[in-house]
Amino acid sequence: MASCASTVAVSSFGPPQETADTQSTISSLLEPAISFLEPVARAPFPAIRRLFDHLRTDARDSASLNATYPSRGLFKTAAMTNPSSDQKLTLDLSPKRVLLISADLRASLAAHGLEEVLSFFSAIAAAHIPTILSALSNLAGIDLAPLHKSQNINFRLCDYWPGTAAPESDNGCGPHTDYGTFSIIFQDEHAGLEVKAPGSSGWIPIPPGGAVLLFGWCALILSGGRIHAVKHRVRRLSGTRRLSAVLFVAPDVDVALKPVNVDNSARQFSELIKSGAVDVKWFKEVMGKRWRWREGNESLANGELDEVTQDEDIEKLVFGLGSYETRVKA
Ligand SMILES: O=C(O)CCC(=O)C(=O)O
Ligand SMILES: [Fe+2]
Repeated sequence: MASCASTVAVSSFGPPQETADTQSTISSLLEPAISFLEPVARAPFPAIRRLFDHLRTDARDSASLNATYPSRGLFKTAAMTNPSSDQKLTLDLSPKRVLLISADLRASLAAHGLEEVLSFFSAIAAAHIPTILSALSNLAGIDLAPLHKSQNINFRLCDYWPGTAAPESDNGCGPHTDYGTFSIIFQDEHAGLEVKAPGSSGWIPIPPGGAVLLFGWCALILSGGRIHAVKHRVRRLSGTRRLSAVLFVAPDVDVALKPVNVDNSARQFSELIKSGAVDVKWFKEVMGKRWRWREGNESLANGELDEVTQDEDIEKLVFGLGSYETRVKA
């Protein structure tokens, strides 16, 4: 399956009118929103497994790790007690948060795979972020590099641990579109990741293994809709443990989220977006509320409907209420 990984080059992404690729069913269905990547390093799944096993069973180290970032914690285990949230454990290791970990704790976690994981992510970030940004810049006709100067990135590990509060649930990760510019998802040998091709309604399973590159809301907005953002989810197979590692790349927090080149815009945006009043920091906060709810880490305020999905909320914000209403009625 991993052979798929090399069939589509980064440079083949782009709006439909600019691509003529018909190589495989999956890649032609998904273009231009997703592609497979030949990464410079393989994800260290044995180290990832050891790290999760350690944190799940060592209350002292997991508490100390979470104490480094008390507002949200780094190791999130809501799924152990919440049967309706995403049934996965996550470990969010953004470079900024890693710097907060004490030397003692870091040494303790090093014995359980932490350093291997961090070196992997650093190698992937150094090798792939500049090239992907430059390919995307060419496609969108804008220069994305100056909007990504501060390394606003996150290294996330996911453990679809079978022993969560709802062991039979297939809801590993609910449908959503990532907020940032792009995400690279590394999967172990277990299937589960599914994506929606732009304009089609069914879910398409992604073969396990390899690395998948997909784009988020910020890429869509900055490119004026020329880069598609991809909705995805993870289905869980009862009794099967699946591991994944994700590199999230977003623009700098103070970047105004509006089409950089208005004349080149392929879509209509809400007045709020066009005015440039929304920056990356605010957008992430608004969107984060719902994704933390989906992941079981935050509750919604009274009156906020839990049937409204994360993407519906954001679609209203990005495209405006009118376009949202038209689409749901259709
Ligand atoms: O585990 C995966 O394959 C994807 C996880 C994901 O989409 C996310 O955490 O945003
Ligand atoms: Fe995602």
